[in-house]
Amino acid sequence: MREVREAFRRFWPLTRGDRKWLLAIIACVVVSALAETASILLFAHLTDTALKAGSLAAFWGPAGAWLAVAALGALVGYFGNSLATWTAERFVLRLRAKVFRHVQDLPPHFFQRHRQGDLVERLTGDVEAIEQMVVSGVVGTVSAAFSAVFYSCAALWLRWDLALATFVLAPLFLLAARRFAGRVRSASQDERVADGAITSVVEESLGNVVLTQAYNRHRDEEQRLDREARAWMKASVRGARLSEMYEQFVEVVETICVLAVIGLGVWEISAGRMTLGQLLAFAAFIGYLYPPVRNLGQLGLTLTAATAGAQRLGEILDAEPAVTDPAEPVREWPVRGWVSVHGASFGYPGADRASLHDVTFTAAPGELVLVTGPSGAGKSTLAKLLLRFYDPSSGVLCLDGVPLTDVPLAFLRENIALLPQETLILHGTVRENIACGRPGATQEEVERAAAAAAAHTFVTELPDGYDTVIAPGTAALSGGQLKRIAIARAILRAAPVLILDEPTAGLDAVAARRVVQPLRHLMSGRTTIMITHDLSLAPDADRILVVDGGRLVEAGTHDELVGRGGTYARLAGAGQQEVRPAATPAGLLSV
Ligand SMILES: Nc1ncnc2c1ncn2[C@@H]1O[C@H](COP(=O)(O)OP(=O)(O)OP(=O)(O)O)[C@@H](O)[C@H]1O
Repeated sequence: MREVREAFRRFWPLTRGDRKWLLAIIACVVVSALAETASILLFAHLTDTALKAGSLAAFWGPAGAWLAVAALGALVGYFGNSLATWTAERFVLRLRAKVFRHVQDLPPHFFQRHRQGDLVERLTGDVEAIEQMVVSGVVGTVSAAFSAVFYSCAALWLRWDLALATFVLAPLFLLAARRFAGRVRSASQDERVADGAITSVVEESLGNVVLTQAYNRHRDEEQRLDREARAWMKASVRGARLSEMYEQFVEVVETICVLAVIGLGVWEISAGRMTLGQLLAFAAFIGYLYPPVRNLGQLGLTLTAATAGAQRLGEILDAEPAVTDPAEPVREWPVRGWVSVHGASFGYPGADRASLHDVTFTAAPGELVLVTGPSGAGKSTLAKLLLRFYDPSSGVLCLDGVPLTDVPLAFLRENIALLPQETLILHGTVRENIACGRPGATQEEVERAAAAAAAHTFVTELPDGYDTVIAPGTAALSGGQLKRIAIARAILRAAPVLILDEPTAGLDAVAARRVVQPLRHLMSGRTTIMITHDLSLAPDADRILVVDGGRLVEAGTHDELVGRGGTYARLAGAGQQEVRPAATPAGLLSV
């Protein structure tokens, strides 16, 4: 019960704006229940007047009234049910948007620690489960409660003594629901978790299909899916068995009640205290009364099952963004591109050791600063701090001397452009993929950026030119071509500061050579921080920072560092020996 209260406290506010519709739905429900009650009373009247007496003249009056009541009930029922669906779907829309908005602000480690498929499941299945509880649940409960009250009143009005005798059995339904609730909750929790796991396995396997085929991993992947599917099947069968058991139990209780009513009725008729019409109406009321009472019990089960989804969504909503907009942001200014880092240290949330220790450096407007070092040294972490995906645990990072924590986040990311290691492609046209660098860019600006990124020629050769639709993992363009589209996007963004994370990673020598010129174009006139293992651009760099074990171990120009004979000289030497002379662009692939 505590979980249900907690879930309501969290999700009920989302019905704001639609509460008047909820009231309208409830009004419809009340009218429908009243119409139903009136129909039964008219049926009793019809039995005792027309049926028993065999009089057609007595038939028309009650029959007309019954038809009118039924038509009114149908109209109101149609309106109420349509409105209920519309309101429920609006709730789903709002809840999903809220969770999605929240997810978009969560830090990178959140996504590394949650499987994507599971997150997808939470945003789809779990969102719907909560709707079942908050909107449909409330409407269902109110509707069942009103129906139960009306039918009880009608039954009491007809024969209060008989009615009381049959009410005694009603709590049996609620007792049964209580007994089943705990087990249903645990089954539906298992089912939701298994649902998420299946989506994750399918998504991961489809994303890794090359690895599956190249390494003959079909059987392993099938087994992985089979394991999760079996867990789901077990949970789902357990859930279905429990609700079936509940259903059947309730059926038996209901039969006992109806038989009790008929038995009592027969006795009353034989003693001349009741008419046949009264008995039939009474039995009908009892027959109509049990489903809402039973529904109330069933709703209890639905609520408990939905709390499993509520908890899973709650976990997402409770995850805090790592950074927030400053409470008192500085005014926006024309950024020149001074980047300075003073004594920055940082450890990922939950990690037992820091990934960066006391890092200090500056980059003047237009400078190229190359950050290199062994794998796992902390280079990408530094990029994450510069883009303010995280704040340092100590120290400060500044843009034009202003601490990043005082700069509005959107303004910061407008002025610091990232070219990430993996080429990120949106599902859309080539034009949209480039133009998303600066929303509202004209076709001419897009083409100019594409030309500067050496992409214009191959784009115009595509079947639909700039209107060609591409998607993540598209085969229509090569890795190098996609990279050039990403470079065009960054050029269009025209941010004064640029962070390049391994810009040539994943490209072969020829493709790498083709992106060097676009890269130089992109970097010219901008403060560039290039994270790379590839030292072929090192001689161009104004400063090279060597990071090792999270510390800045060396800083200087290429010649100075080679002369020093330390970590950098070793890295540069290894690059030259292992691959090829680094002076040519193809050397970009070294190390
Ligand atoms: N989300 C995370 N949670 C905990 N530790 C992390 C997380 N991301 C990275 N790390 C750790 O932080 C350290 C620095 O990682 P980082 O990705 O910055 O290294 P890198 O120098 O960019 O490596 P590479 O050159 O291989 O990309 C590593 O020890 C890594 O294991």
